[in-house]
Amino acid sequence: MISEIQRNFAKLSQAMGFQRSPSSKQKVKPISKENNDENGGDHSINARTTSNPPDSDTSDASYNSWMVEHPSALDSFDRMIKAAKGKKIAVFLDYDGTLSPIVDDPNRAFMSDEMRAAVREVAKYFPTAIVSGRSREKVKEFVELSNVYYAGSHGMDIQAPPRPVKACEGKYHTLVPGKKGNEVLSMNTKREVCKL
Ligand SMILES: O=P(O)(O)OC[C@H]1O[C@H](O[C@H]2O[C@H](CO)[C@@H](O)[C@H](O)[C@H]2O)[C@H](O)[C@@H](O)[C@@H]1O
Repeated sequence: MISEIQRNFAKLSQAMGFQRSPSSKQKVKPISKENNDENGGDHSINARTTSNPPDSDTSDASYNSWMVEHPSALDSFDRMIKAAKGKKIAVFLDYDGTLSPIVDDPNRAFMSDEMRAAVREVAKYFPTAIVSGRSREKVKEFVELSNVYYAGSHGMDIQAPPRPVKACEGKYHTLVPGKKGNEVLSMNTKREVCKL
């Protein structure tokens, strides 16, 4: 289950265009100890990008140094899971420049089908909200998903999905300790529990 979630987040990250093709990918220096102590002392995380990476024609050195400063949370997935234990996880996504590319005409800031599919998948597992400075209606028109929250006008106008996500195949859950000391996914809506 965890690896499925990890795969879906990886898809989302990939759809956001944050990863280079393997051929152009270079080794990135691990984050320094000083930069990483607050995250639990794992100093071997490879940095990747989170937003606005340099253009693909920028040199690898510049790209890599940008990546070191903007590590991807996906590279710390195990620590994220640890930190999320017993907590409800929610995903908040910006629209322009995150789910869609920045383009000259704001009416043509379309989201790719790949991105839409990745967000749909992530929203099966976590309450997912798209938060935008645009009007809620406009964002909804672009996103076209029924299983996410829409927060338009910088969060002043919020709409929940029409019906809760079904339990056990695509569900909202928290990580809780099981009776045998293992982690289980607790379904909030129907009190169902799925083993990890
Ligand atoms: O909060 P966001 O979802 O990131 O929205 C912020 C603004 O996004 C739009 O403007 C930006 O994207 C346009 C399309 O790529 C681009 O042409 C413009 O230069 C950017 O500023 C939107 O038009 C604004 O209303 C949002 O406030």
